[in-house]
Amino acid sequence: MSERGLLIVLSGPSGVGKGTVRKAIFSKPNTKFQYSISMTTRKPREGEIDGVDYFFKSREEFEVLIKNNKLLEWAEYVGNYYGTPVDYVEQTLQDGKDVFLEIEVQGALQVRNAFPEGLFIFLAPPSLKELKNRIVTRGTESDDLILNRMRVAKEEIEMMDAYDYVVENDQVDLACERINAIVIAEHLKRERVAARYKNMLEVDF
Ligand SMILES: Nc1nc2c(ncn2[C@@H]2O[C@H](COP(=O)(O)OP(=O)(O)O)[C@@H](O)[C@H]2O)c(=O)[nH]1
Ligand SMILES: Nc1ncnc2c1ncn2[C@@H]1O[C@H](COP(=O)(O)OP(=O)(O)O)[C@@H](O)[C@H]1O
Repeated sequence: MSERGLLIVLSGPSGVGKGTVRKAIFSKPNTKFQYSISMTTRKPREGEIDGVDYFFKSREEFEVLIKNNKLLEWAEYVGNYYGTPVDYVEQTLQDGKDVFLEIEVQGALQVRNAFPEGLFIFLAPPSLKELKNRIVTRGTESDDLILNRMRVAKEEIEMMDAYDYVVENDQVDLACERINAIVIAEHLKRERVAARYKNMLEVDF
């Protein structure tokens, strides 16, 4: 039987570049992670495809998923529900493949409780000023909402201690390299620990 895969969770404040970094990681042909496509009640944006970018659901459908425990975690974010399908994550980990989640911080904390053995990576901005710049240049928010986002971002940044690693997203390519290096190192560490316990148990006493 193959080893269980690693659950990798990338999270961080709104506007830090989670979506951008995740897309850059998955655009590389040698990426071995399996991306877990989330469920959302947000309306599809132009060019987004159901079952590729998200599984788009009505609020009623999403609430049934919550009730039937079909979500590993879920959160309401800017008026819409977002959640991770538990069956896909469980099955893929059992098949020995690494699963990659890109989710906001409330959801990441829920996953931490359910999967303490997961690998939690916090994507951090080079500075709060640069974070504000990114939210402003993305151009999806009004001035009021930007202030609100910055307030939430400060609270979110305070939670970085709950993560295993903090990766600065100064440049997208560098952030991707750091994340890949962390995953490789984490696999080596876990294999070494597993081997040491196996040896210990095989010795007669
Ligand atoms: N908790 C949780 N957050 C998610 C999930 N999928 C996406 N998100 C987060 O939801 C937020 C909004 O995503 P989206 O509507 O695609 O807009 P974006 O701000 O352009 O990335 C982002 O912070 C995503 O990381 C999920 O399954 N669970
Ligand atoms: N390393 C970076 N340097 C400069 N701009 C970035 C970087 N990473 C992301 N951005 C930009 O910041 C904005 C927010 O990125 P996005 O991926 O939507 O963030 P999130 O998914 O965390 O909300 C986008 O306009 C994106 O192009």
